[in-house]
Amino acid sequence: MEPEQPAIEVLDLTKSYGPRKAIDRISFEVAPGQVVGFLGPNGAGKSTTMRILCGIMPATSGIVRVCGIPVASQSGEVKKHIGYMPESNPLPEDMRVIEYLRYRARLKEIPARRIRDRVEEAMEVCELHRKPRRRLIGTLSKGFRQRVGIADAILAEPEVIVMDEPTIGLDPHQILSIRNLIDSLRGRMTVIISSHILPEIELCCDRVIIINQGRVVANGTSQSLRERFLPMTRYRVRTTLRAEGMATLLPAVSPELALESSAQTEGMCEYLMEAPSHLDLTEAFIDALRARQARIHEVARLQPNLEDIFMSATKRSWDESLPEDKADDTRENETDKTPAQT
Ligand SMILES: Nc1ncnc2c1ncn2[C@@H]1O[C@H](COP(=O)(O)OP(=O)(O)OP(=O)(O)O)[C@@H](O)[C@H]1O
Repeated sequence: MEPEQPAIEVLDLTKSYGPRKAIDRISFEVAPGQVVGFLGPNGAGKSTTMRILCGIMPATSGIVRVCGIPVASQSGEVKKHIGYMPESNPLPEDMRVIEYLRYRARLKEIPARRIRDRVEEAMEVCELHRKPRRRLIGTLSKGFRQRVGIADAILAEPEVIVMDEPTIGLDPHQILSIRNLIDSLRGRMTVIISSHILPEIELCCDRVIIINQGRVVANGTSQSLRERFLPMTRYRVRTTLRAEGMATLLPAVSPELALESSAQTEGMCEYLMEAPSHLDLTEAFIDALRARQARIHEVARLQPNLEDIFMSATKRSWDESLPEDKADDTRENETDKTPAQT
């Protein structure tokens, strides 16, 4: 692969199931070594896109290349460059972890002399190399089964790993350890992960792609999406300064600041404010409050998180709406919200 070549290229990809378009002319690229979150509400088309990427399902139209190899004409070759962890990953209950991974290594045509080392390495990365190695898969917790799925995906050292909901159904400890595992792949492999657990995606992904109703509605870093979708910054200030004093202080901090709400409790006032930019006004607040000899209990800049961005990006595409034949089942209950446009 040439250095500048994207690890994944998707151009005008469309997939129809009968008359319904599950994905509709989506395009995006992923650079080598990036960890990208692939987000969208239920039925948005994430699994469909991932299956096409991995050569498991044909597209209706459009181009997909993995490491420069066209998936449509060379799906067998693409499978050598990609490790896929499907959303529901059926594992044989009655095989031991090590047996299963060796079996998978043979299926992946890893040369016989390398199988032992590759299985050991994959188990080590996924922390299966101690006790779990000899355990029957049927006796493992869900978190460890997910690890077996990830170990399988990285076994043949593919350039690209595709994980469909790797943390679904896991408890917070298991989620953290899967996040650390994904972190350890950064830079070594290109990783694309779909998830509904947005704080996790924000913590472990370099970039996010959000799809809704089969279309890409956002693509960028959390910061760039924040600026695009939520170009406001909110502040929470807790101080002894009363409302009248705050009304005259705000224009001094920034003429664009708007007071959203205020509450008073036992000598303490709490204010929520919004400014239409990402400028950091924290210092200006502190200076202005000090100049008025007010006691400061808190000046917090409240950055929107990925969940806020997701809600805004997917709401926007609801509002823009799609022709009725592209609407998802869930739209049927939403008809009073937005009329469909053509
Ligand atoms: N085999 C299929 N036959 C018909 N329609 C399908 C098929 N697979 C998926 N769909 C439909 O395509 C759309 C996209 O489904 P897909 O599973 O790709 O979404 P998703 O974003 O992965 O959803 P989830 O988060 O719920 O897993 C949905 O409307 C779904 O009902």
